[in-house]
Amino acid sequence: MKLLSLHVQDFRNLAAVELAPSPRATVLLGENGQGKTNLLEAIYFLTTLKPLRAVRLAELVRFGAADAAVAGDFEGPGGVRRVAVQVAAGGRTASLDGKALGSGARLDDYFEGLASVCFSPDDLLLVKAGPDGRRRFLDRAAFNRWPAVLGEAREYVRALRARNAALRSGTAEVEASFREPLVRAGARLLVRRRDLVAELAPRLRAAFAEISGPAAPEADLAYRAAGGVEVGHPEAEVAARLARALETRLERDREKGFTSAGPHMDDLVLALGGKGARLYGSQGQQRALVLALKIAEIENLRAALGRPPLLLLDDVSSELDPAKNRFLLGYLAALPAQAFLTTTDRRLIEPAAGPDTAFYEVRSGVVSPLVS
Ligand SMILES: Nc1ncnc2c1ncn2[C@@H]1O[C@H](COP(=O)(O)OP(=O)(O)OP(=O)(O)O)[C@@H](O)[C@H]1O
Repeated sequence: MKLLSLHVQDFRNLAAVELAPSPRATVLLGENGQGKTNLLEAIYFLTTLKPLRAVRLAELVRFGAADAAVAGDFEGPGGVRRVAVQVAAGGRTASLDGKALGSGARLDDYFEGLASVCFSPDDLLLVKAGPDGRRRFLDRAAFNRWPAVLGEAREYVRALRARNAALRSGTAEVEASFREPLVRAGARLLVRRRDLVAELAPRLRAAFAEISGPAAPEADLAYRAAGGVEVGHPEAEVAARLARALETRLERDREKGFTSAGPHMDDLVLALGGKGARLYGSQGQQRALVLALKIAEIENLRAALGRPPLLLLDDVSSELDPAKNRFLLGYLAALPAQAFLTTTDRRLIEPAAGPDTAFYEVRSGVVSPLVS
């Protein structure tokens, strides 16, 4: 799936952008605060229907504007499709070839062949920071792999909110009635994450060894479920185990008004030489692990989709040491992927540029082609 053209209107500080990306690398150059990340965010939003940074969708609408819109023409095996998304006061509306999407089935059509992986400096804290970021990584990666996860994860959050409210103010009966949907949606999400971790782990090991050399310790990835829920079983059994964990914790959860077991409490453990990288890895090793994790996700999608996902790299080169940056750019140059890279310093990403690299300048929300 190649993005042939991009149209952005009133998205963040981008009033009106028309862009014809390169089939390979498109570089967005500009000073700080000009709108480079906003443009990546527009593409990310278009391809995932999830905001990259915003907490509320309203943040995406340009100050003073009523709504924001992003549209793209994607070329795939079945021809060219136009996907579009609009944000207004009422929320988000996605459309495919001019028809608004309502039902889940149409949403599957929307995501058919679309997948994008974003890599930003914030990701470099993935190992070091709290479990929230790792769960977020897992869910976004699982959604890239299986678009149905978008709805499944939402269902889980809805069920969790309902049960937490019941724990705080409901009777035992009300709580019990909310537990079953929570267990069903929770087990589904656990199995998705477990399967994804199983796919990513060998790829992470290989990528880390390539980045760090043969003398480096072996990298590993494991899913750690809260409440001792064992996830290495068929989904129905995982559900039974989650239900038991909730039962055991019921009194405590009622006191706290909060569900203390389930995917929202779990973690992704990254290890080096059998030891937790969060506690024992050096900063350089932790960053190499994150880079390896991103490459693992890209390679996994490439194998699953038959082609690499769309890549969005937000000023990563300035945050990586020269050796890791060389590795990343070498990897990108060899990958037949469509990529967007932002930078304040053209020299940093020059090694990834080829004859078909397109350069654009971003200044005060205006995006213009640069003739190199
Ligand atoms: N809803 C909005 N409406 C208008 N402007 C916005 C909105 N949200 C953010 N901005 C503006 O966008 C600008 C930041 O853009 P962006 O994050 O894309 O910068 P950047 O070019 O990537 O810079 P850096 O190199 O520092 O990361 C800020 O000036 C901010 O005020």
